[in-house]
Amino acid sequence: MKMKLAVLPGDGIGPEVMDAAIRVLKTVLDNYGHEAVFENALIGGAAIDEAGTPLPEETLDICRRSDAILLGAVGGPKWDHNPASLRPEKGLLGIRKEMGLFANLRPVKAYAPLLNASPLKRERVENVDLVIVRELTGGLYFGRPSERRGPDGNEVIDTLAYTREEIERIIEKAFQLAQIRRKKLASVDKANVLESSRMWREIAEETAKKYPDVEVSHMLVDSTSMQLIANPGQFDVIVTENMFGDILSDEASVITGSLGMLPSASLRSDRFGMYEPVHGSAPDIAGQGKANPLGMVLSAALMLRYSFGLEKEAAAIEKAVDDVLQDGYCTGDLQVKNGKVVSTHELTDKLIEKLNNSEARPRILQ
Ligand SMILES: NC(=O)c1ccc[n+]([C@@H]2O[C@H](COP(=O)([O-])OP(=O)(O)OC[C@H]3O[C@@H](n4cnc5c(N)ncnc54)[C@H](O)[C@@H]3O)[C@@H](O)[C@H]2O)c1
Ligand SMILES: CC(C)[C@H](C(=O)O)[C@@H](O)C(=O)O
Ligand SMILES: [Mg+2]
Repeated sequence: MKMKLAVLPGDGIGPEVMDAAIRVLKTVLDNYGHEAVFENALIGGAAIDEAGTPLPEETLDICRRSDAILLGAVGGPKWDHNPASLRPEKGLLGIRKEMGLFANLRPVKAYAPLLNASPLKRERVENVDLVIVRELTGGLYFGRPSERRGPDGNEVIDTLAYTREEIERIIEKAFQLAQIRRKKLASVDKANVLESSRMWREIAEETAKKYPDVEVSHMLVDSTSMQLIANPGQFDVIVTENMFGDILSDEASVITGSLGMLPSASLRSDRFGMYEPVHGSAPDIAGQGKANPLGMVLSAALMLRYSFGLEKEAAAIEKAVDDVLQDGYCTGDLQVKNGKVVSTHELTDKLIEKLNNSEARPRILQ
């Protein structure tokens, strides 16, 4: 298979984890006889510095003529005091919206070798395998007006707006995912307070009639945040609006032992997608070779699965991650008992070794 990929490393640890993902991807594509053309593009702070805008038109052009996008992370203290239109995050929100990527899948899986790396009790996190389906192009992030106002700028407004269609399509997506998983869906809202959540719940109830085999629960976001820590094993698929999903996914990362472990896929109704880790640019460790590349590497695996239907290749990457963790290798963010802490580059070398060992390689190449 031939693929054209847009590569947007971004800021902070973005380029470090992207380098790891590309090395891993090249190895697996090579092993299975696929060809990829990688085209780099600017986004976030790096784009502000070089092109004067967080999302240059050229970046959008490159993305539009690609089959999928890989994105590292954006942001950092250097740009934190910029005006709203010149913030790195604006580039990320812009590309999600421009490309129509409304469905953000954030899988959260407990890896056996990392069970003791979570601050939660082992028996709570064991066997956790859930997916947060986050609405990505609506809600508070995009509602207008969103501004400071009043004569002295001492009043402020953000708007949480959704249309019926926007809610319907994300809830459909979540039901479809639940149907091919363990058939349990938690629709998370704040229907006791917000009108938007009441419509969300109404649509979730209507859609449920089309999926009688899926067990649906409606949960309030505050108690969900508690349940996610107290009893994460109860969840299969969680669907929720943009900001709730942002917050719940960082919280859920604690189950895995580190925010650096979580991948994500941002999808629409065709096969196009953007693949990025859940974490940010981690300015506190940027440039030190300490970044955990696994969230980014696992995002590349999701790309192979969702945008290209390459299940074996995606599974090969996921197995390499499992195997390397099983051997005790990790980066310093993971508090693994007796863990062998290595650098981003060294951990990537270990992944590549696993992918190239005779067992993992496709039979045809042995
Ligand atoms: N998708 C994105 O591009 C994205 C996501 C979240 C935050 N951000 C941006 O990143 C900047 C920093 O935000 P923050 O500090 O709140 O969140 P962050 O996710 O960058 O970091 C939070 C903590 O987790 C650690 N961490 C995160 N990813 C890691 C990894 N791969 N390996 C090891 N440790 C990791 C960091 O060192 C830090 O201590 C901000 O500008 C924010 O807007 C970007
Ligand atoms: C950087 C920020 C705009 C972004 C978000 O809030 O969506 C991030 O936190 C994420 O989770 O991808
Ligand atoms: Mg976030």
